[in-house]
Amino acid sequence: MLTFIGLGLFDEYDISLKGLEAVREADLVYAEFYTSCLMGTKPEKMEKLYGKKVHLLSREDVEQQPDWLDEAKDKNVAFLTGGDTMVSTTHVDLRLRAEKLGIEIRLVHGASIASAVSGLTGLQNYRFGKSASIPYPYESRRGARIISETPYDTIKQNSELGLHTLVFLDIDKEKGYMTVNLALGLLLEVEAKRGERVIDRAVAVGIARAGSEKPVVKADYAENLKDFDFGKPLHILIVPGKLHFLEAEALVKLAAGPEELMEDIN
Ligand SMILES: C[S@@+](CC[C@H](N)C(=O)[O-])C[C@H]1O[C@@H](n2cnc3c(N)ncnc32)[C@H](O)[C@@H]1O
Repeated sequence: MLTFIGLGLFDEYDISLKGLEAVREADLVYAEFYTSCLMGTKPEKMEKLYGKKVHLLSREDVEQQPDWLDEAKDKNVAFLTGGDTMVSTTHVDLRLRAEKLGIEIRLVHGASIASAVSGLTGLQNYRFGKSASIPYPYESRRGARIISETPYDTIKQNSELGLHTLVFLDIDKEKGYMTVNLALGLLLEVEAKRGERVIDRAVAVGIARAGSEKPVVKADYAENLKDFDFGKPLHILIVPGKLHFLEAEALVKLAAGPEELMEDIN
């Protein structure tokens, strides 16, 4: 049996009771923290709460050589990830591989950043379009700095349809956790290069440390927001599309957004 367990958003106590029971019953516990991670805890604290050793898996262990899956043929194996295991990950691939090996599967859902953003900002989940992910820039063979333009295009398409965009930020082994500030800087760089004006006129919303006692939620014009101090990671960015009047009010009152948002609606 292989049990996928979502750990929730911030610390070891965000796991559900069902998840905790499942991890305590497991013979082997594996975890990956490259798709998301819980910044308010450490693997040792999780191990203490679970009473189990947690074996950390790399991206390669999960996506290329998941040999450890074989152990689930005759053992009870738990696989842990931050948030929900199946939201903005490719872990359905693991599930399909396991099914092919005849392994019984169980899912224990976890609180996800995808739903937390609606709770924290008041932006309604059914008014979001396709999500985007911003990767760190990389160097071409000739030494040029390359910035992916795909997230910009996604935001532009959503905004033309009046839809909000949820923008996940890169987690890189060497470069660390991308901030809202860097993400906005990269989007504005793409925009300036293309001579377009989707982001610089828009109000954007940044969130830091969702799930903690004091998450930071701030809305402002992108040009201003890119210099706002969000503090420690994890961060996420939202570029709202057309606002419902309740959403505008929520951004002003819950995210200290510019008052003009409400005037624009009225
Ligand atoms: C690729 S997504 C994976 C989402 C995860 N499976 C879930 O359901 O929450 C991870 C990205 O979401 C954002 N994120 C995740 N947890 C967060 C949190 N607690 N606070 C702010 N942003 C978060 C960060 O941008 C992070 O790089």
